[in-house]
Parts: sequence; C-alpha cells; structure tokens
Amino acid sequence: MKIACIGAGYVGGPTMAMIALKCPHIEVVVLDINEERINAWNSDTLPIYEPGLLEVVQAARGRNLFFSTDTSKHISEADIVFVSVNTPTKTSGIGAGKAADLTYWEGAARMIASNSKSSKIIVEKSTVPVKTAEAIGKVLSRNCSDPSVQFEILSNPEFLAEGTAIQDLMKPDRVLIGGSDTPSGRAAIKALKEVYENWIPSERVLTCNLWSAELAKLTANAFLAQRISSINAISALCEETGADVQQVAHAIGTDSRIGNKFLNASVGFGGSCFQKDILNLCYVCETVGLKEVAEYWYQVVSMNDHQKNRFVERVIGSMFNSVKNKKVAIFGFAFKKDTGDTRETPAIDVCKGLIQDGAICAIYDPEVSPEMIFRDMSTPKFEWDKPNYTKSASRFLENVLIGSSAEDAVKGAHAICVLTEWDRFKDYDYKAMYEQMSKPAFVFDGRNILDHDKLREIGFIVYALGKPLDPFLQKVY
Ligand SMILES: NC(=O)C1=CN([C@@H]2O[C@H](COP(=O)(O)OP(=O)(O)OC[C@H]3O[C@@H](n4cnc5c(N)ncnc54)[C@H](O)[C@@H]3O)[C@@H](O)[C@H]2O)C=CC1
Ligand SMILES: O=C(O)[C@H]1O[C@H](OP(=O)(O)OP(=O)(O)OC[C@H]2O[C@@H](n3ccc(=O)[nH]c3=O)[C@H](O)[C@@H]2O)[C@H](O)[C@@H](O)[C@@H]1O
Repeated sequence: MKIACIGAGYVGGPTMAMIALKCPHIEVVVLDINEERINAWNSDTLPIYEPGLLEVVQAARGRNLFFSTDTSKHISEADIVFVSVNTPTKTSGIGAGKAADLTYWEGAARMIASNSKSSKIIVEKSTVPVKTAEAIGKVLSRNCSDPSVQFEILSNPEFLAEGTAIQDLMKPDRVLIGGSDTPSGRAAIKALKEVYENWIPSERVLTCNLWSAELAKLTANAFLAQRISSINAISALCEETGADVQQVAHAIGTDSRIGNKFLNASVGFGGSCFQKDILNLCYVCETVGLKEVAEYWYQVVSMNDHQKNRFVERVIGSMFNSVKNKKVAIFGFAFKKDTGDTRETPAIDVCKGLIQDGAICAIYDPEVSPEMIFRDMSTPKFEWDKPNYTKSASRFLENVLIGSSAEDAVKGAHAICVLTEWDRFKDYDYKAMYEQMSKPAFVFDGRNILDHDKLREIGFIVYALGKPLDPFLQKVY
C-alpha cells in the first residue's frame, strides 16, 4: 500500500511520521508546495519543534517515510491520499473573518483529480466545515478525465495537541473515521481502520457518517475552548472577590462530571485552531439560519479577547496607568509551552496592546526566532495562515526588542509578563533579575506558574491571574 499526504505542516508531518513508524510495510510520502519546508523535513532541523518528533522521523525516514515536492508522481501512485492543508479563516469576501477559506483544500483536490489514473481513498485530515466532503467530491469527480477512476472520501479529523503531538499520536483517546454508508464507503473505512489498527486498539477507532466526523472535530475544539473561556471568565470574578481561581478549578474539577483537565485560567487561549474553528462553526450556524446558536459559541471567542484585553489593562493600570517608554520583559511568545508555534498566540495581542500605550516590549522565548516575532507583530490578523506568509518578514519594529535570554530581557525593565508556561521560567534566579530592574518591579503572571510568595519576599509586586489582588495593584485613575 502507498499513502501520500498533501500538506507537510504541524499535522501532516507528525501524523504521517507516526503512520510510517508503526506501519513499516506501507510507503508514506508527505508532499508540500513549500520547498523550504520539505527540505527542512529532509534535514535534522525539522520545520517544527515538537518533543520526540525528530526521533520518530529519523527512525522511518528513507525507509518508508519520504518528504517530497513531486506531488504529481506521488499522488498518482498512492492508494490513500490524506489532505492536511491549512484551512484558514477567510480574510475577504463573503464570510470574511469567520468562514473557512477552502482555497488550499480545493487546490489540493484539483491536484488529486488531475493526477489520478487509479481509484483512491481521499482522507480529510484538515479541519473543515461540515459538508466539505460533498463539495470536494464534486471538485474531484468533475476534474478527473478518466471515468473509471473513483474517489471515496473519508473524514478523519486530527485531535493531536501541539507540544504533545507524539504521545497523542502514539496513544490517542480515539481515532475518528467518517464515511459513506455504501459498499465502497464501508470498504474505504475498513481500509483506513486497518492502517490505524497497526498500533491503536480497534475499540479506539470510532466510525460514523461523514457529517458527524466533520462536525465532531469542530465541536471538540469548541468544547475545549469553551472550558478555557469559562474558567477565564471566573478568573476575572475571582480577582474582584478575593477568591482564587486555582482553588475554584480544583473544587469543581474533582466533580467527575466536570473533570480536572483544561481548567487552567490563562491570559487567553491561542493556537491556529480554536478561534478559527469556533468562528467557522458560528458561520456554519449562521448559514443554516441558527443565529442564536452562532451567538452562543461566539461568546467563547469574545471572552477570550476580553481576557487578553483585561490582562493588558491590568498591566497598564497597575503601572500607574502608563507604560510609556517603560521596558516590559515578555517571558514566552509561543501559544503554549513545548512548541515554537506562535499562530494566534495571546502574546501578539498582549504585546500590541502594551505597545499601543507606549511600552517597549523585550520579548524572550526559547523556541521562537526573532524573525518570527517580528513577522507576527507586523502581520495583520488572519493573514498568517497562508503558505507563503513566511516570505514577508520585517526585520525591525519600533518598541519591539528581542531578548537573547530572559536575563537580557529584564535588564532595566519595569515589569515581567509571563505569557507562556515554559517550565524553565520557574527556575530562574528572580532575585538577580530583581536587582537588574527599575523599581517598583512588577511580575504579571499570565499563566500562574511562578512561586508568587517567593517573588513577593524578593520585593516584586506580583499580579497572579485570577488570584486575590495585591492592594498595590489597585488602578490609578
Ligand atoms: N496544528 C494543529 O495542531 C492541528 C491542526 N489541525 C488542522 O489540520 C490542518 C493543517 O494544519 P497545520 O498542519 O497546522 O497547517 P500548516 O500550515 O502547518 O500546514 C499546511 C501545509 O499545507 C501546505 N499546502 C497548502 N496547499 C497545498 C497544496 N495544494 N499542495 C501541497 N501543499 C499544500 C502548506 O504549504 C503548508 O505547509 C488545518 O485544517 C488545521 O485546522 C487539526 C488538528 C491539530
Ligand atoms: O485542532 C487543533 O488544532 C487542536 O487544538 C487543540 O490543541 P492545541 O491548540 O495544539 O493546544 P491546546 O493544548 O489545546 O492549547 C490551546 C490553547 O489553550 C490554552 N489553554 C489550554 C488549556 C488550559 O487549561 N488553559 C489554557 O489557557 C493553551 O495555553 C493554548 O494557548 C486541541 O487540544 C487539540 O485536540 C486539537 O487537535
């Protein structure tokens, strides 16, 4: 059997590497139009940072795992074609700012149709609006000149989280396969199920109809994001009332119906998918006339925006209502720890908010390059999710400094803002940092990872998100 995957990104690369590792009898080729990315996959400096990924790639690459830009050859030879291209939010036209932009998906479908000389199973790996399989089916059937070629479309959404992608792929809670309830649909589901059953217990491979699989992916992300917005909403109330959000989260999380995961209050959720997928869900709801349902889910995004703004206002308000010309050290720019991914990271909005008030942000992240930070700080919203956006990097931005280390970022700073929960931030010598800072020296912990009592003993004024407010932090009007 031969598998091809169109899209060598955060999903296509790791998922195909895992299939290749676990199925040595299957040849897996990952394809992309971005040559730089393919070259990186073929080197030991992979294009994405993901713990354990290099080892998996090295074990299978050259054996049965290949990365290539030769799309026509490998699509034509494949029995199963996964499509894992980006499905960003539309930036213009009908549905701008909400609807999924399926340009890349449609491009991939046309590429499959024009290069197919034999029947194939097409697997939707990208997250797509419900009913996309129907649209893609039309593109495929109308663009393939050989009437004997049949395409069977399956929906097989991916649930991995960045930073833990390898363990998520190795031992997923479930794999979901949606397909048509026809003889050829059932045969395709069986074929894909057999691939996963090489390492995943069969009871964890769930099957359902196409539309349920497509909608389940959007729903899973909406529910996960909703938990974060819910606890973040409560974090705001905690600060006003003297309650402690971590104690509240623990108290509710011990109820087995609620569960204790995904209840960390934060400066806001980021990442390439939560916001995009909820907006997409809202758009689908609006399109079918479910205005109230769309408004309900939209609140999850709007609460997230509120949380980021609230953090910015807290920093500025605490620093005597002005951060003009004050250096603020930013610890962490990635959207979560253990990844170098900055797509929709809350750090972008927080830094932009502080800079708007005149602050000088000195940003340090162990896995994010200065080029990426400059690019993110100068790229308009939603424009980042384009395959070639990496080409428009800016090299200088007023009020943005890059710290070569955390120590470098804090020199002369008035405040530290912790925006990503990197473990190493817990172990710094904060006493030495305090000595290097302007006084009063503030710490704004947007992830609640530091030892706040210890910081207070050193002399810092500490804001811990969702925790009783230090009297020093009351706003100045
Ligand atoms: N990043 C994540 O953790 C997760 C993402 N997803 C979904 O998976 C999909 C892909 O996401 P990522 O891997 O993060 O995106 P990505 O942007 O990292 O990768 C997509 C790749 O597709 C390539 N591409 C676009 N059109 C192409 C074409 N016609 N031919 C060949 N290559 C083409 C791009 O050059 C890019 O390298 C999205 O729909 C996303 O919502 C789902 C679960 C997790
Ligand atoms: O479709 C996707 O792209 C993926 O989106 C998320 O994965 P990911 O965005 O990689 O990472 P998460 O761990 O979900 O974190 C997302 C954001 O929420 C924040 N978060 C997470 C958990 C929490 O308790 N609090 C919180 O603020 C994180 O810091 C991060 O900014 C989902 O967890 C995956 O199941 C899904 O496949």
